[in-house]
Amino acid sequence: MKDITTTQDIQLLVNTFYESVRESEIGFFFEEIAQVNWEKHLPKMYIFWQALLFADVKFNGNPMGAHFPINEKMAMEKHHFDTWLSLWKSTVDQLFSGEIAESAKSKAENIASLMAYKMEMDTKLRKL
Ligand code: HEM
Repeated sequence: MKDITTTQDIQLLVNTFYESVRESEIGFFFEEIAQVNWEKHLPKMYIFWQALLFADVKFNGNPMGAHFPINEKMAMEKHHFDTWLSLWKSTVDQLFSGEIAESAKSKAENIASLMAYKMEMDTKLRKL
């Protein structure tokens, strides 16, 4: 199996991942809570992952900030992030193997864990 080396690889990875996300128990965050426009969201995610894995483009979005409005409508809890991460890891493993594939999993794990913490704090502070 090959490693993640091209922008096409990233597109395949991201498309496959969100196909399973949409069908999973966290799909409603995208479909109902945020009512995501997939034609806009997917290309944004290609750039995000390309910036993280190849460092040859800049991501101009706001990866953490984008999640606070969603968290306000429906708390994003640790178990949601566990589902997100396990889908991400299994999608990577299903399609690729190598150093960059490993990095895709560990970077996602770090961000997911920080994001889960920030969302939990946000929920707690709003309840005060
Ligand atoms: C339970 C876990 C998660 C859920 C339910 C979730 C859901 C969402 C939703 C609904 C959006 C907004 C889409 C839109 O309206 O365009 C979004 C944006 C985004 N998410 Fe997540 N997300 C999760 C975890 C993560 C993680 C772990 C990462 C990074 C590794 C991530 C990266 C991003 C990025 C980069 C954006 C775009 C930010 C921008 O607009 O600048 N998400 N997410």
